[in-house]
Amino acid sequence: MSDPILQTRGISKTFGALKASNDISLDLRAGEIHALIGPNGAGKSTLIKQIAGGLAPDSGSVWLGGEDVTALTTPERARSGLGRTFQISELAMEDTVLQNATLGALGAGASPYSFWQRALGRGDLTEVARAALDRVGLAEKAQTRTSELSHGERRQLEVAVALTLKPRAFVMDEPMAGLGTEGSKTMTGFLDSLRAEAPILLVEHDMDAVFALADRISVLVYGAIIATGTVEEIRANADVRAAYLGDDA
Ligand SMILES: Nc1ncnc2c1ncn2[C@@H]1O[C@H](COP(=O)(O)OP(=O)(O)OP(=O)(O)O)[C@@H](O)[C@H]1O
Repeated sequence: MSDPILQTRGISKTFGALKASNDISLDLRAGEIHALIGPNGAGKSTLIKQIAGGLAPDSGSVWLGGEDVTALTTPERARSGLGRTFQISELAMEDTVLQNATLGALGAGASPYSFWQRALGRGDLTEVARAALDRVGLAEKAQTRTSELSHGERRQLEVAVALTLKPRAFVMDEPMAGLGTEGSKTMTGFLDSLRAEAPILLVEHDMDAVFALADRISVLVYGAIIATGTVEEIRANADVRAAYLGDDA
């Protein structure tokens, strides 16, 4: 079995009396989509924030490749190769699609010097941005104002922004949210092809998408992982059915 690309080791986080993350260890391996599911309030977003860098765990660590990134900021983790789909509010709505993708690519520059050098219009940056837009199917919308995109296209743009950093692993928080049937189908097909470039830790409520895409599923209930396994194993797991999926899964 290959070494994990992304890993949490014993992550715990409490908010007052609430244990939002309870000793969570999970890993993401090359080529896979690992879905994280669980009821509302189970602690999925809290875990994702600790992996991406927005929230410090009380204990435990986050590893990217062989590197302990627990002390790194979100931008530092991004530059180390952790791609995260941005919340929609992080897109600049008045800017064009290409400008948003280019701004994302700027984040790849490690030093202030390269930041300014790149900001002054280096062509390769635009090339990286255009390639990412092409990859998600937005090449023809490069000059469109972001506010004019459909909801689904904005989601695609978020993935393009993450792609510009050439991530080693992706963390995605509900990429299907609000997409509707057709949009979900498009995004499902896209994520399916994306896993070969970089594995994806996927938080998603759309169970059709999860069952279609996941190589493995981890189930989070009350801040703890109660099971990890293949789609078949999770569907058949008695604890999971009782706690979450119900009998019609
Ligand atoms: N900053 C915070 N302060 C206090 N409590 C918090 C904070 N962030 C999250 N919580 C609580 O932690 C628990 C887990 O929340 P979280 O948002 O991680 O769950 P979730 O699984 O992502 O839920 P959903 O599926 O509804 O998005 C909830 O009870 C929530 O109210």
